Parts: sequence; C-alpha cells; structure tokens
Amino acid sequence: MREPQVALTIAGSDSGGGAGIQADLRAFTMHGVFGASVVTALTAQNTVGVHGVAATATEFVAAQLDAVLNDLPVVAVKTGMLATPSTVELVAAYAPRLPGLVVDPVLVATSGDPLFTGDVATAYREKLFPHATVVTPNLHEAGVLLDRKVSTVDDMRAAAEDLAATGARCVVVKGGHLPGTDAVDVVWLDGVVSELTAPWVNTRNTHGTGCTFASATAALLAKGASVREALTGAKTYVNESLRRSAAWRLGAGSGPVGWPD
Ligand SMILES: Nc1ncnc2c1ncn2[C@@H]1O[C@H](COP(=O)(O)OP(=O)(O)O)[C@@H](O)[C@H]1O
Ligand SMILES: Cc1ncc(COP(=O)(O)O)c(N)n1
Repeated sequence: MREPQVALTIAGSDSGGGAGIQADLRAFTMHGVFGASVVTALTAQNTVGVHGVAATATEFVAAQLDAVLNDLPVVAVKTGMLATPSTVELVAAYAPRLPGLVVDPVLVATSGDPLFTGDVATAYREKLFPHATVVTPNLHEAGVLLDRKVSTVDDMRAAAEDLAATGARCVVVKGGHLPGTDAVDVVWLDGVVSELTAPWVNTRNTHGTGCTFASATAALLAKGASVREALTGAKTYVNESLRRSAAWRLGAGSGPVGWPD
C-alpha cells in the first residue's frame, strides 16, 4: 500500500472558483498530489469582483491546522489569503510543522479589491517570511511589503533582494502585471538573482494565476523537486493553463485561469 503525497493549502475560498482554495486544490490534483485545505476566509467573489469577505476566527484556523497536521503526512504547504495579521502570526507559530512552505502574500484580487485588513505586511515580513522556502509576491504586493513602487524588472530585482533579507530561502517577484513579449518573474534563490520567463499569453482570463503558480510550486516540492525545478515546472504549468483559458469565455470580468490539456 502506498501513501499519496499530501500538500496543504491555507487560503481563502473564492466562490467563483477561479482563485483561492478552489484553484489550489485543482493544481494539486492536476499534479497527482492529494490536497488538504485550511480555510482562512470566505469570499463572496466572481470574475467581476469581491462582494464580501468573512474572515475565519483565528481559533478556528488553529482547529483546522491541528486536525490536518495531527492526522495527515503533509510534505508541502501553500499559503494564500491570510486576511488578518493574527492569522499570519498564527501560521508563523505553526511553521515548524509546515514543511516546504510556499507563501503567496495575497493582498488584492485581480479585480483590485483588497483581501486583508490591518498591518499584514509587517506580520508577513517579520513573522512568516523567515520560515518560508519560497515567497511569491506580485508587483503590487512587493510594493506594499516594501512600501515603495515596484514597476520595472530592475525594481523587481531590487525588491527580490530586499525581501530575501527577511530570511526566506527564495523570493519570486512575479511580473504578470507587466505585459511584454515574455512574462518575466525575478527569482532570488540562495543569493543568486535570475529570471524565469515564458511567452506572454494575450488573455483577460488571468484570475487565479498567482494562486495556481504558488500551489503548483508546492505540489512539485511535495513530489520531491528542488526549488529551482519546482519554479520552472510551475511557470510552464501556469503558461499552459493560461493558453487554455485564452480560448474560453467565463463570467463578465477577468475570467478564471484554466488547466493544461
Ligand atoms: N498574460 C500572461 N501571460 C503569461 N504569463 C502570465 C500572464 N499573466 C500572469 N502570468 C504569469 O503567471 C504567474 C502569476 O503572476 P501574477 O499574475 O503576477 O500573479 P498574481 O495573480 O498574484 O497577480 C507568473 O508566473 C506570471 O509571469
Ligand atoms: C480567496 C482568494 N484568494 C486569492 C485571490 C488572488 O487571486 P490571484 O491568484 O488572481 O492573485 C483571490 N482573488 N481570492
């Protein structure tokens, strides 16, 4: 009898199915990894926007973490929307029990709506990032975390370096909001800065790309990939997923990202 690899997502629910827990479990399944989920918030959300947020009580996030970690052999973890500073601090307190930790510091939805309250940026930088294997802010999130504008590839390189000073093993500043011939992400890994590129896909249907990138990375770590291999694999997976969603129309706003054929 063989145990499947288990990955855990600690994130918010997207009722529209494009991002959050729903995107994470889809990416885990597509990689052949069993997914457990700790729900930090409910969002009333669709492709157009976020119409409501109900954060889970911190004690109940802890109850879910205990239930999962006391029973299942979790080998990699992805965090998404953590909603409040106290949830970020709680997850940091559990970090010794969270292997292969990919932290996607979700702050805003593709629609521009905020997905947090309070000073989560400080909690992320000071409490959670020091435990992370990989941290994956987008341009806007890197800007909020560092309290300055991050809008060019040079800015992304400097941001990756400065965020790595928090103690994270690897930082990926994602360039999905910087259109060009290629989609360029900047990677700081063990002191070396490099670029992760893939062809730009011309589509509005990008809702959930960040969640999918981070959860595919966690799934590949769960399967034994190195950090570099996991990031390269996740980038290809997101690119193929975007190609699928470029060919569909779903919802009136920024439609959900798909999955590879
Ligand atoms: N239109 C696109 N074409 C190709 N890659 C994209 C596109 N949009 C986003 N990506 C890629 O998807 C991943 C998620 O990035 P991004 O969209 O910046 O994150 P977020 O969803 O957190 O805002 C990155 O690897 C980024 O380069
Ligand atoms: C519950 C939830 N979590 C995360 C996101 C960010 O989505 P994206 O992957 O597009 O940055 C979202 N819109 N909703």
